[in-house]
Amino acid sequence: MEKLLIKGGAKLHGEVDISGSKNAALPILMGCVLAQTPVTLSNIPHLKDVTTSLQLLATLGGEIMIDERMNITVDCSHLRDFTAPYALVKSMRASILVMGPLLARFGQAHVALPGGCAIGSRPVDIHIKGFEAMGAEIKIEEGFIHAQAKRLKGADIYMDKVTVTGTENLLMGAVLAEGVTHLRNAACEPEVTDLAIFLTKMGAKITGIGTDHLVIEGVDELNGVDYRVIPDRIEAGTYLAAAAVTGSAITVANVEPSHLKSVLAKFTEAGCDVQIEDRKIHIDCRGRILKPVDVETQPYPGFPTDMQAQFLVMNALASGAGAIRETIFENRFMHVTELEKMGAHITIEGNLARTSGQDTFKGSSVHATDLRASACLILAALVAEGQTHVEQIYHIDRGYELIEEKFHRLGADIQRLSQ
Ligand SMILES: CC(=O)N[C@H]1[C@@H](OP(=O)(O)OP(=O)(O)OC[C@H]2O[C@@H](n3ccc(=O)[nH]c3=O)[C@H](O)[C@@H]2O)O[C@H](CO)[C@@H](O)[C@@H]1O
Ligand SMILES: C=C(OP(=O)(O)O)C(=O)O
Repeated sequence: MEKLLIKGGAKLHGEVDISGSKNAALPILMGCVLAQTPVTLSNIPHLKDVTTSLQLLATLGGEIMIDERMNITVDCSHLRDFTAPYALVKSMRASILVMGPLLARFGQAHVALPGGCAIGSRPVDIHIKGFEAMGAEIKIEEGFIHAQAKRLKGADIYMDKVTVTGTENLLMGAVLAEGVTHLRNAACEPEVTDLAIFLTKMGAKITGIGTDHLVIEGVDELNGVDYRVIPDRIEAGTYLAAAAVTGSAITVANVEPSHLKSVLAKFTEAGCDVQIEDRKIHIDCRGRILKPVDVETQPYPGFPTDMQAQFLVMNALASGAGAIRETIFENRFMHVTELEKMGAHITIEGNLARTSGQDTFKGSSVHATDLRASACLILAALVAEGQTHVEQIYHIDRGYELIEEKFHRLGADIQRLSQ
């Protein structure tokens, strides 16, 4: 098993290139199942979750080609299998996103039930209810969701909760359905919008893109296109937070600043100087003591839950008391115990994490419990006195491309060790 060894105390400087978005790339890769002809994707990040998605597409009979510039061509013209096995679904919950495309194009999908995972129970009831409303017959047997429909039918669907992958799955079902589908209370995350734009380029008819009411007029077929996925706003936010905690000035490049409005507002409130220049964000936190911020995670355009752990580290170091409320996932404070091992003082009251500020971190041996938890431990390690070993880093490889290389180039003392 690999781990990261980080020696704290270095200031960061320079520019870091942001990779393509994991959460946009995964649904778009699954969306390739909808196309009769090959799709070529660029700006796909090199991540464990992308490898898992490609494995899943290959299991279904998709042909995958990767060129020297890392463009990925996915040819799903001859799929022969409609089952997403547990081995793949368990390592990546986003595998559930193959359900909509398979059901829409081939009239059947058999997807292993994604289990409960570290950050919450994460049910898929809204996905299932939505497909049922579109006429699918769904049975859950021996750990699998078996879905069948001669052809999905347009329906008026109100989703009880704002769900990102739920919206994406139903959207991909609706694009080939007979008639018109309304998806109400839809997620508006930039990754949902990116998927909708991709589907539109393939021939789908979607209006209301970027809003919470998507209207989809089903078409008979979709065809391959070339498509570039959006930059990863959470990766960008994580590097900005690294500059904030280390009191550094860096630039994150190849980003879409408009996707980070709620996050940038909080960096400014924390006392960081943030400047936007086209597709770059400059952050300067040199000589500044962070101010505590109160944060409540919300669906987009609110503050993202995927940035909560990183801001908790910022608040722990800040000049006074701060509070972060997690409203999306019921168990997303697993990093708190690990941060406490490093010297943080955090009080959890239900879904609220209170910090008193002015904590100092000491190097320790800590375990990454989920993807963003790993990111926050790296941030804490960058400012800790001494050495930190971050174990179980397979979580981080699911979502951060070349993390140690990128931090190393920014001046951090970080290396990957094989045990
Ligand atoms: C691959 C991907 O894009 N992952 C992102 C996606 O996860 P994911 O799409 O899994 O998260 P959802 O938006 O679906 O979850 C939001 C809330 O709705 C609940 N829910 C969801 C579906 C359902 O059928 N029933 C139900 O109750 C969930 O348990 C959670 O409490 O959005 C999350 C919230 O922005 C992000 O943290 C994840 O990084
Ligand atoms: C929770 C996350 O991802 P996933 O939904 O793939 O588990 C995340 O990206 O922080």
